[in-house]
Formats: sequence, C-alpha cells, structure tokens
Amino acid sequence: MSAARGGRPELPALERLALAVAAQCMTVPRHVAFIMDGNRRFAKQRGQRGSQGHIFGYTTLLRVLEWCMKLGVTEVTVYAFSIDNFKRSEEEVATLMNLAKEKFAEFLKHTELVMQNEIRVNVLGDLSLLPSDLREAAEHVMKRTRQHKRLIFNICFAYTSSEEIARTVREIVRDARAGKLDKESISRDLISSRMYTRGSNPQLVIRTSGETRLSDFLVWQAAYAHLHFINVTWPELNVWHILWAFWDYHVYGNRARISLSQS
Ligand SMILES: CC(C)=CCC/C(C)=C/CC/C(C)=C/COP(=O)(O)OP(=O)(O)O
Repeated sequence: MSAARGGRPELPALERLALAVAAQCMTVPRHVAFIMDGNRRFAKQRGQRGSQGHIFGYTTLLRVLEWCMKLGVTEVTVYAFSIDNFKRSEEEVATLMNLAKEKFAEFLKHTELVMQNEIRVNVLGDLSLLPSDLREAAEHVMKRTRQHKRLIFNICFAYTSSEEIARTVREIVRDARAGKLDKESISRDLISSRMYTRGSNPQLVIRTSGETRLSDFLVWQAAYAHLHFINVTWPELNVWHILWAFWDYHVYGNRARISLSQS
C-alpha cells in the first residue's frame, strides 16, 4: 500500500509486464464499456448483504481503470446505476447514492486515481432524478476534471439507453420546430452527436456475471461493438479476464472492423 496512491496497492510486477506486452502486441480498443454485473450475488455468496457487493464492486472499478490505462484505452464507460435500479430496496438505492456522493468527492483528492492520472469524469444520465446533493457532487467533479486529457471516464448514473434516445429525439424535434435545424439534416451522425456520449462509441463492451444482454445500456452506441461476456461476478474480475477480453477483441472484434471498413 502507498499513501501517495491513496491507499491503492501497486500493481504486481507480473500484471504490469503482461499489460505492457499486451499494449504493444494487440489492437487495443480506444473506448471500452463495462456492465458491472453480479455485485449482490458476490456479497450474498459470502453471507453479506447484497448492497455490500457494490462497495466491493467499486474497488474492482478502480483496478479496471488502471488496467485500461496501462493497455492504452482512452475512454471507459460504466453502467453504475440504471433508471430501473430506482425500483430496488430503499436500503440498496441509498447505499449506491451515498457511495457515488462519497466517491465523487474523493476523486478530487490529489492522491486519488482521477487526479493523479488526469482523468476526465463525466456523469451521464438523467441527473434530475438524483437527490440534489448527489447531483451537485456530480456537476462539481465534471467541472473540476473538464480539462483532463489522459482518460475519459463516463459513469452512467440514472441512465438507460431508451431514456437517452427519447431525450435526444425530444431535443432534436424541439430544435427543428424552433427552426434551429433543418429536418433534412437529421442524420445518424447528428443523432450520435446529441447522445450523452457525444458521438463516441465503444468498440468493446464487457459484461460480467454470465448474463448475455445489454440491459438498456448504450444500445445505440454499441451497434458495431464487439460484445464479450465473462462468467464471473464483477468483484471477482481480475486482470487475466480483462486481457482475455482484449485478446478476443484483437482476434474477432478486429476482424469485424476490417470487414466493416471494406463494405
Ligand atoms: C462511484 C461509482 C461509480 C460506483 C459504482 C459502484 C458499482 C460497481 C455499481 C454497480 C451497481 C450495479 C447496479 C451493479 C449490478 O450488479 P447487481 O446489483 O445487479 O448484482 P446481481 O446481478 O448479483 O444482483
């Protein structure tokens, strides 16, 4: 453990080496998205409350960001709280809201991953659904990290893809009615640029816990993404799972991209 790293342990030498070799030898996706699934199952299997799983899940998230940076990824998007998650128990919703509020503030300490690595944090979703203190914390972290360039870190919170698409359509119709844009100019690129992700699509989407669905996450943006499913819960994810996912993308995702660019 190191105080300079905010208590985060150094990456073991073998992991550092494997990541460095992979970064040199593989076609690395620029933008990777994660569905961090299986937190509650992980906690319950260990006799703990399901909501405790999200605390373990947060530790995995920090590791994943470090691995991605070492691999040369420049944008990471995670599904942290869907609009449907508001239907979960009061205790679980409160745990996730408090965790997010605490971590958004912690991100801004100089020993933390975000500040040390110049990570730009975006919180994407319908922020009007959040309690005002969390919304303010989200807006503050976005403002304070806006100039950071090394990694874009999108946290989808109070997010679903269908809400994002509906919101985008509403905005476009409003602008067309107000004469701010010509109906004929409504194209795939224009719609993409109006999404929360502002035209950036992931090349690789990784979901843990064995489920093989998108669950209303980046449905528009993942149209051509390579999908990789891992049969362990999110807190159990390790660097070797990630390297395997990147290898899968290198071999199969890459092939899809080549055939797309030829068509
Ligand atoms: C500050 C910040 C960005 C925190 C993120 C913390 C984190 C990892 C959130 C994920 C929350 C979530 C609903 C996971 C899905 O697993 P699940 O609860 O559906 O698990 P299950 O499939 O076992 O029920």
